Amino acid sequence: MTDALSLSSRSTAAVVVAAGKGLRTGGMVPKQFVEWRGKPLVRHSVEALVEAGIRPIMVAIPEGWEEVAATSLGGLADVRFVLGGETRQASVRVALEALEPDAPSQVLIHDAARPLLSQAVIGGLIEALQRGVATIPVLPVVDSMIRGERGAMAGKVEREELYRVQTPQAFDYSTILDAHRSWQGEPDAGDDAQVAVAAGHEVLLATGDEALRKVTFAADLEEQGMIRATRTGIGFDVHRLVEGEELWLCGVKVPHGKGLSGHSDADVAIHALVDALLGAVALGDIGDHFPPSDPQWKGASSDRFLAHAAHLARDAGYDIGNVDVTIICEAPKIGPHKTAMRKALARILGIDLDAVSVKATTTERLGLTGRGEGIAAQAVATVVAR
Ligand SMILES: Nc1ccn([C@@H]2O[C@H](COP(=O)(O)OP(=O)(O)OP(=O)(O)O)[C@@H](O)[C@H]2O)c(=O)n1
Ligand SMILES: C[C@](O)(CO)[C@H](O)COP(=O)(O)O
Repeated sequence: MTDALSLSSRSTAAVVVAAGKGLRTGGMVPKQFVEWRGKPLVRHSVEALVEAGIRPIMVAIPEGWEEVAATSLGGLADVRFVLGGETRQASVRVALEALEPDAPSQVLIHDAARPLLSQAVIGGLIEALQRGVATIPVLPVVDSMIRGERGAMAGKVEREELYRVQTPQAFDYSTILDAHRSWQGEPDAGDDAQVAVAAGHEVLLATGDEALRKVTFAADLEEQGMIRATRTGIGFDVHRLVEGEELWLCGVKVPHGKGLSGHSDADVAIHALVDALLGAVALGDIGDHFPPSDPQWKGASSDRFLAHAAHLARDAGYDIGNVDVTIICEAPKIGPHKTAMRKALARILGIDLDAVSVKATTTERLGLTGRGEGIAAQAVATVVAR
């Protein structure tokens, strides 16, 4: 639940308008039900609203798509459906009316076509709504603005007072319901802020989010059309080479006269990679999750540490993009084992082989690795927001 919502004593519901035809994206299926990043487009923002603790969520859907909508949003808490209208505004109106029997104090009205809804945006709106009856997320205009007439520039427009408007738009529930009921303008106002302003209400501006852009055209649905946030982490580790131990590197047992000593199996390369992954999602380091003081990790296979770090990264909302490991030692020769190492890491991480790189270098017989006292490894991991 967002902090702002848990601090507010007011009940908050949501309307998600998903009753459009998606004509500009083309295709047989309206864009809100198209599979995008592993789930139907509409599910992304509805899940974010559920996560924020918003209940109920009234979703306006097009006639004939009831089963698809139910499947698309299956298993989510207190999601309800209503048939939308001919225009976006009509769809909002029916959904607001459908909420009336258990009228909430406030309501967020959101386009299903804006999938990447963050908890920060929801929290900012709820917080701003404590100061008024209506608030909308906006972004500044960064290009210069002009007016055009018959294909030619007709005059400049001062961009300082212009904003790009997004959804969700947040309102006192009875205020926006009354405003819709008394609307006398065009059948489609554009958005609900216009309806509120026409009814004489002040609409406060909150901070929007570039990621919250609306999927409008076919190209917007293509993965390359969306910028996915990436994060990178770096890891480094050293273990001592000793007699009488097995040598494990990148999850592969390497024949060698000596092995690495440590509390676990001392797979120095995996340890560096675990730190890189945890670093990418800012979740501490290997010692925080698998303390050497804890007897359960004595002799443990480092596969488990890496699988757990991958799980934590995915839980934090990231896919693993690629990893790159460098093993630093004079001996043994790593080249003959590189493919097996890459395969082992790809299997543990659950990613493609071509996203895994293993390299090796020496330190020209200098330092602890050059003298064969130990093996060092460094790693970089990139994660990509889902
Ligand atoms: N009669 C309508 C029209 C639109 N919407 C919803 O309003 C949001 C914003 O509309 P838009 O991006 O214009 O969607 P479509 O109307 O589906 O697109 P198009 O104009 O290309 O057909 C979308 O989530 C859409 O599903 C709706 O619920 N009911
Ligand atoms: C509501 C909206 O997303 C705010 O920017 C926008 O007005 C919807 O416009 P559309 O014409 O329905 O695409």
